[in-house]
Amino acid sequence: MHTIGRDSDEEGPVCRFGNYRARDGSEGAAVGLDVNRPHAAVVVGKRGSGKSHTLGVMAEGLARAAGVAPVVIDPMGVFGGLEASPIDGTVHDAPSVRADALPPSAWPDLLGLDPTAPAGSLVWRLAAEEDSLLAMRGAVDDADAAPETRRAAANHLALADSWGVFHPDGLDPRSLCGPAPDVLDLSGLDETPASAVVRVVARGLYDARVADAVSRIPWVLLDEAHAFVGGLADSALRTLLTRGRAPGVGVVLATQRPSALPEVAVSQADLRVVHRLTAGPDVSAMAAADPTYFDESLRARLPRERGCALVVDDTTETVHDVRVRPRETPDGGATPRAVPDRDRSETIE
Ligand SMILES: Nc1ncnc2c1ncn2[C@@H]1O[C@H](COP(=O)(O)OP(=O)(O)OP(=O)(O)O)[C@@H](O)[C@H]1O
Repeated sequence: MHTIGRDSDEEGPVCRFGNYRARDGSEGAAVGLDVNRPHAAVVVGKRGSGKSHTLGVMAEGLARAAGVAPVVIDPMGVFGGLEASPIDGTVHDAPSVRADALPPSAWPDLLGLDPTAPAGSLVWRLAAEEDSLLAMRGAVDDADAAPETRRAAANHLALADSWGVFHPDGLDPRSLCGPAPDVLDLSGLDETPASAVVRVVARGLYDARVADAVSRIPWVLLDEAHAFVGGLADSALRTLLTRGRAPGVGVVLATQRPSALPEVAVSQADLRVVHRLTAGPDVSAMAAADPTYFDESLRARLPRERGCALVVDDTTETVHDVRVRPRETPDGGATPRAVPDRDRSETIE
């Protein structure tokens, strides 16, 4: 099997990924992805091109590799199949995190408050002084602030409580570092509370590696990544992309809108898995990262078929045409169809 992402003389765990695809569509040798070292990867493609499937294949491959800990962040609730044998992952249906895992400075932003205005600065102060949302809510009435400021802060903290994502027994990111995938199902959450969970988990895994508190290399696999950039989770995701490889955290961001990702996501990714893309700005976002070793334009080589991808590997400065393998576990992203699979063209326009 050829392994993408490392030099041919390197060894170590490999994620089984698919097969080479010749220009005439015929299938070639098996292809794997290097997971011996942490990588930063993006998986892009238009709707239905196979991104979630590819993310699931990577989670399965990581589950079978030694020394890594896959953490799948699942905003659409489509990765529940990873619980099935032989992968035996754990799905966290309503994940919560500790309130004090978010830095106090993030609280005004979380609640849509101006940190320099009275209510925002009161919330910031309460977050710095207390260790739970319950304690923050309890302390607000006695706070040294004008009644209307206390009222505004209390209302916003009540809103945060209603999301149900802050709990003193919330997930400790270090507990997500086992060999089988942990799937955080965020499908029941709005964007803001979901972003809070992503931030705490992404940052917590990074900090755990910096502190040498976990031995496995965590890999954060994030679907619908465009929903999490520019918001509360942005700084934690940037940290993983730009600095995660040094302490040892892998990251894979999947999105149908690469043009909505920060430039750093595409430029920092050392593996770019490009499924079918048609929208001009999205093709341009990927083409802008076209490396000099790419002998023809990415536009000309974009795959047309579902489940096929170009894999651009900066480590070895190579580009690969791959058909991603079938999933081992049920594919929850499979869209219901009126026309059965066998009657449906696999080409996506
Ligand atoms: N490599 C593959 N082998 C077999 N089936 C695949 C493959 N890739 C994708 N599929 C199937 O194609 C359909 C669409 O795939 P998927 O849901 O992964 O697309 P997507 O790009 O994530 O779409 P969306 O943007 O809507 O989330 C699913 O039914 C999936 O099972």
